[in-house]
Amino acid sequence: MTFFADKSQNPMASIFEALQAPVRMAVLQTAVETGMADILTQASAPEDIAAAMDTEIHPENLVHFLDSMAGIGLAVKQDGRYVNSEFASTFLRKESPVYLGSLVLNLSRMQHRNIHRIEELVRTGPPPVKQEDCLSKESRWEASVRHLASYQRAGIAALAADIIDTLPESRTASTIMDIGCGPGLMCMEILQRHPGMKGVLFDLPGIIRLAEKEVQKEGMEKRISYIQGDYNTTDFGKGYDIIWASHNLYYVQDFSTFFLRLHAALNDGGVFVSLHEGTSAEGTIPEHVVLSRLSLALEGQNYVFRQKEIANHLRRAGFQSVETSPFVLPVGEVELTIARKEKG
Ligand SMILES: C[S@@+](CC[C@H](N)C(=O)[O-])C[C@H]1O[C@@H](n2cnc3c(N)ncnc32)[C@H](O)[C@@H]1O
Repeated sequence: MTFFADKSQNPMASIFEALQAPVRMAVLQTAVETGMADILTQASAPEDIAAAMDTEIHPENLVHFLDSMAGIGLAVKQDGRYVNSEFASTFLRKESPVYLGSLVLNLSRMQHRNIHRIEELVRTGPPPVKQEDCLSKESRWEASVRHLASYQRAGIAALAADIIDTLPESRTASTIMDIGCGPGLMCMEILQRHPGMKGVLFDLPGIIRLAEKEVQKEGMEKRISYIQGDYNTTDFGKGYDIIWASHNLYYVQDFSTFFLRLHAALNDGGVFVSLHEGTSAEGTIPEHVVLSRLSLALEGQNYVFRQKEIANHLRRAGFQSVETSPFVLPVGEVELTIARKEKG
């Protein structure tokens, strides 16, 4: 059910929710920017919080802000003192292994940078895009991917491993490649659950350098090797039982060649698994995709897959069976595509 068409609630409720959403985001963003979760590790009075912020503070406005944090569950207020909520303690303290603050700032920059000038861009068309904001550039990914490690560690890697666990092939598979792996935690979680498997991480060179550090942290150097380069031009190698690709195939230049190469890289009976959004209703559903991509789309960076688009490419590339199904991630519903290569 789309937001303003939800008949299960009073129609005006959606208007008020929409009005509050940017405020909630601004409070979250300010909490991250001020490092408030690192201050609220113990119950503190506003004067102590002001002192810890180490900048000029207006005492009453600080309380308004702290109350709003408590109001949306980022802090708990009792007897005039504030302390982190469980959520803030887990995800917003910088030393947490699942710190998501920098991911929030990074995604907000991508998803919100044009929303205050929709009308202007509807009139003028896409504005020039700064080099550092260009999604096809390696430097952009280097800036983003360092935040993805916590995101993967916070539960997405486990969901990826859950998907792999459902494949009968995972019980006998000995090699998996994670293409466009980012920091590589998904592949590592899969390997943790399958002691007999080895992994290959494939990504752009700058990203592989980051992934190598994550692999060292997990002590998985012996089970992981790397291929670095642009997947449009760099050899995939071969002999894989499973190839995993999640949220990264947007920059493929020629899908028919790409999926033929992927098919050739798999062993007979091998499986390719893709997790990407699949829009329907002429590109208007799901809502989370339309909203999160609007800002990028308005500046000409409209990278999005239609429902069954990847499946259709895979069938043309010769995969024997190709299935799609919805899969729910924290961001919303995406499309899981599982394609099998004929057994020899
Ligand atoms: C949104 S991240 C997804 C990371 C990970 N698969 C996940 O789902 O969390 C996209 C990844 O695709 C990689 N990528 C983008 N263009 C690429 C290319 N031409 N060749 C190889 N990897 C690429 C980026 O470096 C980045 O790590």
